Amino acid sequence: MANNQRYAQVIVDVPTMQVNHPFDYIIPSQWANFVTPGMRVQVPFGVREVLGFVVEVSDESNIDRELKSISAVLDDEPVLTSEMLQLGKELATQLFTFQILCFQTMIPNLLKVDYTKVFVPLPTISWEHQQQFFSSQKEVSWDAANQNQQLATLMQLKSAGEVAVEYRLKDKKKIKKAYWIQPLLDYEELQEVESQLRPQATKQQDLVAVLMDLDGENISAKQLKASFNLSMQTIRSGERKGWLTVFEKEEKRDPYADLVTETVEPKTLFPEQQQAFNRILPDIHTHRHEVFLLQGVTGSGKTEVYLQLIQAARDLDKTALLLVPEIGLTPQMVNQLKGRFGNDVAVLHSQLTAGERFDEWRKLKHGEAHIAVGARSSIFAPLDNLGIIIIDEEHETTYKQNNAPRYHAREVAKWRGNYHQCPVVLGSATPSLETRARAQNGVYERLTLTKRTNHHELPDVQIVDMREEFKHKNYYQFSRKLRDAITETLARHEQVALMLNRRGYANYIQCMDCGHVFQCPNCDVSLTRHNEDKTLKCHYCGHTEALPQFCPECRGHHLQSFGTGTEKVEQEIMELFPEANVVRMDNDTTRRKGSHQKILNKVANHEADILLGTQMIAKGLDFPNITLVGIINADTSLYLPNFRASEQTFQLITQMSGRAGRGDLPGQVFVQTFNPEHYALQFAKAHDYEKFYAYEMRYRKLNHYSPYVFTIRLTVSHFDEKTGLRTAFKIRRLLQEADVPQTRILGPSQSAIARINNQYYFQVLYHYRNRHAIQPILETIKNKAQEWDRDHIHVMMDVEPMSFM
Ligand SMILES: Nc1ncnc2c1ncn2[C@@H]1O[C@H](COP(=O)(O)OP(=O)(O)OP(=O)(O)O)[C@@H](O)[C@H]1O
Ligand SMILES: [Zn+2]
Ligand SMILES: [Zn+2]
Repeated sequence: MANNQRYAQVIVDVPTMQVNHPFDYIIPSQWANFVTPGMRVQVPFGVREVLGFVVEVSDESNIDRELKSISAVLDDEPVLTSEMLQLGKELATQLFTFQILCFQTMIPNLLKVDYTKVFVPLPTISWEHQQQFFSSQKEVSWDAANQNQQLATLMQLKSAGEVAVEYRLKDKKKIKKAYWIQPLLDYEELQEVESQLRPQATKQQDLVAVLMDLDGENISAKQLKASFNLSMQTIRSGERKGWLTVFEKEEKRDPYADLVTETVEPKTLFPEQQQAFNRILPDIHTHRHEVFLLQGVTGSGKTEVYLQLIQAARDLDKTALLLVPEIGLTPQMVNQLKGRFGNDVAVLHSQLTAGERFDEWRKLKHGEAHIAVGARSSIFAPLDNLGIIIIDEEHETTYKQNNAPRYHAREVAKWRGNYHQCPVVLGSATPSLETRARAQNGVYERLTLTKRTNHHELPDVQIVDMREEFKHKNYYQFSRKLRDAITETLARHEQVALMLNRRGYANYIQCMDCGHVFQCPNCDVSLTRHNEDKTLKCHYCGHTEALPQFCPECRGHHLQSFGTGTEKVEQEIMELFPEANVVRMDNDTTRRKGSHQKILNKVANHEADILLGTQMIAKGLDFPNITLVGIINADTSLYLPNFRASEQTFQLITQMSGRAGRGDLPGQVFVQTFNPEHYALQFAKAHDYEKFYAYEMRYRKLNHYSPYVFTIRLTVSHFDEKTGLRTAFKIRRLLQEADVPQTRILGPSQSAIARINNQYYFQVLYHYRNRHAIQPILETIKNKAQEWDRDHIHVMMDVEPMSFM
């Protein structure tokens, strides 16, 4: 008889020993026909049980060692498609990382497993110890042992061979179930029941009446409660009497169930919009993969073009994916999408609960929704048959993930676009230099929208020199010009948006007697003052301490806080414009779900005259009555240790300016700065992206920065400064010895923040032109890094880094 043994190739999750090649496992016969690539399984690995992803299934194994078997199957259907398996493999190579990390990133959090450690008794255990630690339990979790102060003793028993430590994995997946009711009696029978009920049994009478109305249809318990105020208790009593049965049904949480959206009809496109649309449309029809840069000034109606392209894809029964930079932007976009496409849209964003996110994901996976909208990680949305991928505000740095796998959503979008043979649209008023340069070279096709849909000019931008204000002893955050403009705008019953640029900004506390600055004990940064809970916090490691009463160095009491928070600006607004209603939008006021929407609703309904916020208000917001925009501090982001500082500042100012004058009324903008001559500000004032681009490209070329060269940042961290530095030098030597043509090595240098959480950071920058040529040496370093990892020396490799902190 033929051997019908089946094998699975599994990528395993072993944190201390990551590898990119799969391990073979036997598929136990009861699952032989069931296990398919893309499923999660639990497999033994050394002493542990670990999570793994099946990447292949076959009838034979080339391994001659004795194989172990899969111990559990965690899914009833694959969670990763073959597209995602392929993409994960590719990403791991491109980013010098591990497939397992890529796979984990692609799936919703609920599908990530927890590992726990447990103590189990061995047959050799003494009776006393069995009683003392386990009594009748089969095992004791590590955490419980720790809490009960039993850890040390149990570890001794482990050395003595009385207990063993085992690793367990816990699947968090939960499918929400709802109770439903199925009526069992027909109308006549119910009439009969009704006639026999006692008059006091009003709830039961109500229930019977509802059952009669239902005419045999099922209804959810939730609805019985909501519409007829019938409790589960009443329902259960009806069940006992044999009137109905209660059953459980899988329910998908709909986070937008309460969102009332008006239907939004498609608009007739303006000529420029139509031209762009016409250029992209044929690609959807003919399955052609091209990348378009849709470069349209703020308020030029890019969104409408997106919506109509999505419609075109849906008309062909294809799916669509729209990425937006952050949640702050999403409410208006979600409203528009929902307004046009209703429940065909699934929204994936970080403020949803893990359960809601999982359900939105499953709607896409099961074809109950065909349009996905969300932030960075939504690029992995489980959509089949993609007809179009759109990235709005493509220049935003949030599209780059800051921890492994350090992917850029734009690059993933292009990969998927190629896989599905569909167009990819990158939209922005201020494209990243990389994207704009590719359009220059003809790699992307550039489509432009040069006019605002309201046929007005872009708002008038004035630059205000804050040095002059100080000279005139104006110590407010508001220049006299901006103050006057706010007063006039409020008098006309128009609205104001004010942005405080928090990028590169710190507020810290200093002792005025001795100059002592309060610093984090673990990091080389100063602590930030938080007024709400009266604490000082470190934004890097989370260290928190109570707001000090006096200086620890000199015991002085004159502690002064420097820097400005939105709270402080808000107080000034209330002092200067007491009659105005202010709403604040920053990290503190938007922590809760739905809070963005609430704040923006206040602006939309003109319950607020002034919207004050951090850069989260700079993008996408479309409020016709906002006619004045003020940027409180334009330049804090100019001097960050990052060659993209000017680009990011230009983008921020242009985007924020773009919020003004979007309706019928003209807009004006005031940009406050200590560097009025800076070219990023001057070109933003002139609304001249193209000139900025040309100027900035010369600077990049001169200094050998992106997009002229590619960059990989290698960062070494260790608790011992010398060891860290020595390793960074080792990396430098390895790169030098490889001697790849057209490369340049910079560093090692201390990272901009030298110490975070008691780890010292050093970086080496590797500039190159040919990706293929550098692959081998970086693979070598990656493998060395695995060895170093055992000595707690961590090496991070970041391809095209966005941040150099
Ligand atoms: N064809 C059209 N006819 C009428 N109004 C339109 C049309 N297209 C867009 N609009 C309106 O123009 C306004 C600006 O459009 P939208 O917000 O899409 O601009 P945008 O290009 O995304 O700008 P930003 O880059 O600032 O986000 C919106 O209020 C939108 O409803
Ligand atoms: Zn002091
Ligand atoms: Zn810290």
